[in-house]
Amino acid sequence: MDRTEREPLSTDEARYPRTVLAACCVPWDESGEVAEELFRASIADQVAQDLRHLYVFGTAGEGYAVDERRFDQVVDVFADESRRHGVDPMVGLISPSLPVVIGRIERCVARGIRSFQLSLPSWGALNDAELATFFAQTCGRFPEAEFLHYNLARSGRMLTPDDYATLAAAHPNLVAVKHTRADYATVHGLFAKAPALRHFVTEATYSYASLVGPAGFLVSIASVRPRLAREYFDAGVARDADALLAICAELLEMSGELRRAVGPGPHMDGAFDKIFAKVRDPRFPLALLPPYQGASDAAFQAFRAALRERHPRWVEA
Ligand SMILES: N[C@@H](CC=O)C(=O)O
Repeated sequence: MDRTEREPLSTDEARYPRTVLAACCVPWDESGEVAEELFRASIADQVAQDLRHLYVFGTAGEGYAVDERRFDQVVDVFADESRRHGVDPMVGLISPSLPVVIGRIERCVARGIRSFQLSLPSWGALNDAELATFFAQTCGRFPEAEFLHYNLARSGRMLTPDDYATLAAAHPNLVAVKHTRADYATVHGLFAKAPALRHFVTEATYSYASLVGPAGFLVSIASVRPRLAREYFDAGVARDADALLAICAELLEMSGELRRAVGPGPHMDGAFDKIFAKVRDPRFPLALLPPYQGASDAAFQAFRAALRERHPRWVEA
């Protein structure tokens, strides 16, 4: 066998497509209301760039900060614009209150939405019995819907490959997981123990994960140039290690530029993701819902200048 040929990966049994998953940020106007036309334009831009698996209300989309009125308004616009482009909208659910989560799912289901992103209630880390109740009251209660779990430290409990094996067996409509961090041992464990779930990982982990299993790509900083984000994803599907490592190195350098540009202060994902959205559309506001601090315009300018100077292929002419 030629050195560059690779053994095929074991059969892909996942319940959700292998694809690029992308967050939608919500632009707020000066009075804190959704800036509808800009929001629609940013969704349309992502779809035009072939990002067709979109979600709103992860951390970047400030799902933790919205009240019920803004939640419903944003969902209405997001669902309408997504469907105009033939895209199935996924809605994130972040709340310490299970009744709030259930109420949001009910209102979305009434609007014909069937794809959701679940985060664990974060006020106190759930124990095993509470974890089982949470999934029974979401996945179990809404069998007509499908759920991706957002696995993040902010929720107080990071789920393990063994947790996912148990949950996937109990809930056929648990279809995918979004991992914010996973070391190499965990990556292997996920593919071995929970192959029914599609495991999405971000830029730094995707190069390794896609060489050892059918990883999905959760795009973050690479969203500044979706065509190249797609190239990175495709390199993973082809298990082209040289291309993966080269693009990964660029993305890691770009993350360093971003951290230098933003500096201390803003810490919620949306502060960074809104910079990426503004690279795509200079009209995109950087503000987050209070009390959270967005990045400054100077930080955006510094990041864009660094991209233009040191990573010009990542900025569209
Ligand atoms: N920023 C993402 C998570 C990626 O790490 C989100 O929107 O939830």
